[in-house]
Amino acid sequence: MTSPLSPYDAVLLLSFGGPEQPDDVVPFLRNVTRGRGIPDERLREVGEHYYGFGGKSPINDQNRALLAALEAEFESRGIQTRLAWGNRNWDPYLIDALRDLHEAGARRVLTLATSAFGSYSGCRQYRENIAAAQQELAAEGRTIEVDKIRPFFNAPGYAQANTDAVVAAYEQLGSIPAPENPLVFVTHSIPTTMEVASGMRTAASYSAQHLDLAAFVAAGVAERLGAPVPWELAYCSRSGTAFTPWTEPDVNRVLASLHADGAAGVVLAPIGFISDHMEVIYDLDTEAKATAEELGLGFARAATAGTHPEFVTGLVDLMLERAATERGQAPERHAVGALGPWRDGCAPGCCFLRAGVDSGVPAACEASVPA
Ligand SMILES: CC1=C(CCC(=O)O)c2cc3nc(cc4[nH]c(cc5[nH]c(cc1n2)c(C)c5CCC(=O)O)c(CCC(=O)O)c4C)C(CCC(=O)O)=C3C
Ligand SMILES: [Fe+2]
Repeated sequence: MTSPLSPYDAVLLLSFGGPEQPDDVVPFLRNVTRGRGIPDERLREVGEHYYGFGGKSPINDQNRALLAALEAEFESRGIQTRLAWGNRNWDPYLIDALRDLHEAGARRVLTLATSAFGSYSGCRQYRENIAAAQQELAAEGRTIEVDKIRPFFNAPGYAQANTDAVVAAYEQLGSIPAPENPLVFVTHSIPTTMEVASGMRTAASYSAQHLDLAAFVAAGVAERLGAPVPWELAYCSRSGTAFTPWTEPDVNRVLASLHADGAAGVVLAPIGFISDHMEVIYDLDTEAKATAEELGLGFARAATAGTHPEFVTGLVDLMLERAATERGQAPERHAVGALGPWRDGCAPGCCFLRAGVDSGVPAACEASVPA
């Protein structure tokens, strides 16, 4: 019997990577900021969030948990495949994961990146990393084909996980949604140039993707709790200089203005993050929580999708959908919200760092399937 994942002979979890111990922090940040000539002194400052948590990012253990959950899901469906893990910025590195897969006989790999949304940082940059690794491996005489599942922000399982989490957070807050108890969705801020570029040759920009998911989740929460849900989208984790515009408003400013408008408590839902990354445990659970406390605002942070059962089964569904498409079948392509399922192969030139400016860096996974 052919595998339901055929033509793929392996699945790769592709992530950002993070330090495991204090000595890893500066070398990790050197990898993240490679080519920008940032002095180690400055990197140690940037690393403060990591040092504050013992020099260890939560992201690697979260990826190990996701791998275990995916493996269990494959097993329960009787799907046999190789499952590997590789990162952009830290061990285990993408190139080593691909080399090991090739060594084990894999020739066509389906990738799941740990970012649900399309943008340069969440999609194209990973595709550039894949192309670079493929090129390096080709120089070793190894040819390996790599595809990437479509951005899954509007996959039903991701929406379900986030809806469940918001409902649970309102229970924790001890209130139902109301103008005094609004819902604040949060995601990673990006430079506005990247935001504009993310909407070129795609159905919607990074922010518009979030708004679409947020509207769907808020409607689901309203139905479950029997009350309309006032909500907005805020951003966290801005970096760069004050002269470079990034998407706004910042979550701390949103908390202050909600308080000024008479809010008593808020639920923060970090829909932009699939697990409790450093941005979540520092920028939200530490900083934003302190802001809320200073304001005297009730505060509950909704869980991230993590290994929520519907999220994990939904990811496997997406893999099977893509495999079927590559076999020439026409599987159902599930998506919630108004935007519809994202295309499989990214349009050439989508999600540049800046709209219309081709950096000339090759990117993989483009238009392998027509729009
Ligand atoms: C949209 C987006 C996601 C996708 C959402 C997601 O996948 O969650 C994401 C993921 C992540 N970003 C992460 C960490 C960092 N991001 C940085 C820098 C930046 N991110 C940006 C955007 C994003 N980033 C941008 C426009 C920059 C500045 C330019 C640059 O440098 O490219 C820097 C450098 C220092 C700084 O500028 O602050 C670090 C250390 C980690 C690991 C966290 C952990 O350890 O748990 C993860 C998963
Ligand atoms: Fe980042």
